[in-house]
Amino acid sequence: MHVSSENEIQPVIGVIGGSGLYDIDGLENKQWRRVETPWGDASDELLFGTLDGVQCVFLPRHGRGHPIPPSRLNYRANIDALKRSGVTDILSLSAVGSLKEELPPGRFVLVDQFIDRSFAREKSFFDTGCVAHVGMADPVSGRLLDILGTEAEKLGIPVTRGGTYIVMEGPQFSTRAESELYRSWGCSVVGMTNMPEAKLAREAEMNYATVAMVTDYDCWHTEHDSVTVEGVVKVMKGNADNARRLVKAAIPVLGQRRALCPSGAERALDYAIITAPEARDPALVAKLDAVAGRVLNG
Ligand SMILES: CSC[C@H]1O[C@H](OP(=O)(O)O)[C@H](O)[C@@H]1O
Ligand SMILES: Nc1ncnc2[nH]cnc12
Repeated sequence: MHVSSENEIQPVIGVIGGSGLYDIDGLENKQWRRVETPWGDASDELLFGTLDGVQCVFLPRHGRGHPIPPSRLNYRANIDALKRSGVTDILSLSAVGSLKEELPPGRFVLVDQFIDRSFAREKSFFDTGCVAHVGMADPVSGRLLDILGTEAEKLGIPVTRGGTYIVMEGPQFSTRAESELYRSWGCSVVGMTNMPEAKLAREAEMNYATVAMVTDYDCWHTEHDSVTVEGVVKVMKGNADNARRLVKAAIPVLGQRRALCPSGAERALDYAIITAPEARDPALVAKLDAVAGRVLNG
């Protein structure tokens, strides 16, 4: 992060492209580069470039060609690689199923909450030898969400501000009973990838926001077919075009020099680490250089 004074930064925008989004439009000086991390391999090389003078880093979440399923994604390596590349703000672009009548396929939902029902994933950078507990009450940056909402509206993209994304393990889609359960909990959309991504972004002190792009009505709707990959792919193409337009419009605004985000995400580790310095494992502390170097070595 380029901190020009105690409280001002020059943002670098990271974009994580989900299903159907394996690159972004309008980048100049493009270069795909592998970024080494202490957590293993990220999903793919990262695409570095500038858009309207703003530094951007793109990562295809499942890798180019989509070889990696949600449960096998190395979420820690992905987030560490973005952090190590200087990213301050992450835009996550994700295909989701709708759990509400009023969120039809084609609609973009700027979710502001998550329920994490994933269970077969590494969920934290911290561990025995360096324990930390970050706050997740507000997992999404309100500033990112506002900018995305405004730009989507300007472009005429159907958009809903706010909503809850429930993260299932997958890779199978939900049973009808599960889909109805999530609806009874008031969830808006269902997907398989945004956790632990959002938790790890918070641990790494990066702002995070998701554009959840509805592709289907999952399997609860009596007048729509149950979700299939074929159905998702059909809707995804139009969604991907809109996502590219939105990213291109939002990045010049997101990239303006600004004060630290009032959400506190950029200082999430200030009071989160509970392990006493003398009880810390030096090997783990070394692995945390990018994620937590600001507080561990600062
Ligand atoms: C191809 S449909 C299921 C797949 O799509 C979503 O992934 P992403 O968030 O990366 O767009 C969903 O979570 C599943 O992984
Ligand atoms: N119905 C659904 N369930 C889980 N992930 C999805 N991604 C797109 N549609 C989905």
